[in-house]
Amino acid sequence: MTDAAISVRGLEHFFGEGEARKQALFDINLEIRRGSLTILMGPSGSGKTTLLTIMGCLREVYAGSIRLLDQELFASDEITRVDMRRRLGFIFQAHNLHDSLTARQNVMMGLQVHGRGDPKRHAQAADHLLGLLGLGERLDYRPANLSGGQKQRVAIARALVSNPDIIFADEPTAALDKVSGMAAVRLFKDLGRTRGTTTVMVTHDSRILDLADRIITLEDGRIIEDRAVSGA
Ligand SMILES: Nc1ncnc2c1ncn2[C@@H]1O[C@H](COP(=O)(O)OP(=O)(O)OP(=O)(O)O)[C@@H](O)[C@H]1O
Repeated sequence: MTDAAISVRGLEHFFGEGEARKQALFDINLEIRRGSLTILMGPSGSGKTTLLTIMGCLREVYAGSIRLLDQELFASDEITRVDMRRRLGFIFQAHNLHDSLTARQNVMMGLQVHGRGDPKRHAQAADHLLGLLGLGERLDYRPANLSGGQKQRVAIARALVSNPDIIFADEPTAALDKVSGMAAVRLFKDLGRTRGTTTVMVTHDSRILDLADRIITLEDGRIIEDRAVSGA
């Protein structure tokens, strides 16, 4: 195994066809170390979400190479991508919680899609993570009775409960107050240190930049800055 969780070489991406064809990413090259926390920044339309979703196996790689956990995604088949997605955790703003399920049950869904297991242990894992995210008192609440920030924290717990190798997050802290936002990012960092979990997140949240190991800035589909953060 290499030290890179993600290795991107010469990645390009296009949307649309014919005259409407528009290039969204130009010659992206990146190596992201296992266990690190990387932030993607840049103005609206710069390509952050496109890059995140391609790296997360949610879009096809048309040109260039992406190796995720030592597996090439270019020209990969759907089975490989489905297997790979099981090793990833996704946190997006539209959190898609199930309205009829409690916070605990929603988090347990993050385990049940990965196959069978002991429901009691699933519940314990869900409760543990929800507790770490400050929702220990809300385990049996349904989404309708949770605030936007609380729902976001349930979505974070759901992404983490399966112990993913890589977490892809799009603005995970946008709906959170400062204390819960910092707690969530600290949790990503702790997982990096203790389990080697790699986190890549898109954010505009200046409160958490200091916690990153690395900040990559995109503009017009290109990386214009890539810097290590000292003292992270
Ligand atoms: N499904 C799509 N079809 C056509 N064009 C798209 C599609 N998704 C993104 N684009 C275009 O690709 C470019 C990059 O978009 P992307 O959403 O990756 O930017 P972003 O940096 O994440 O922006 P934001 O911060 O607003 O979410 C933009 O010009 C956008 O209009």
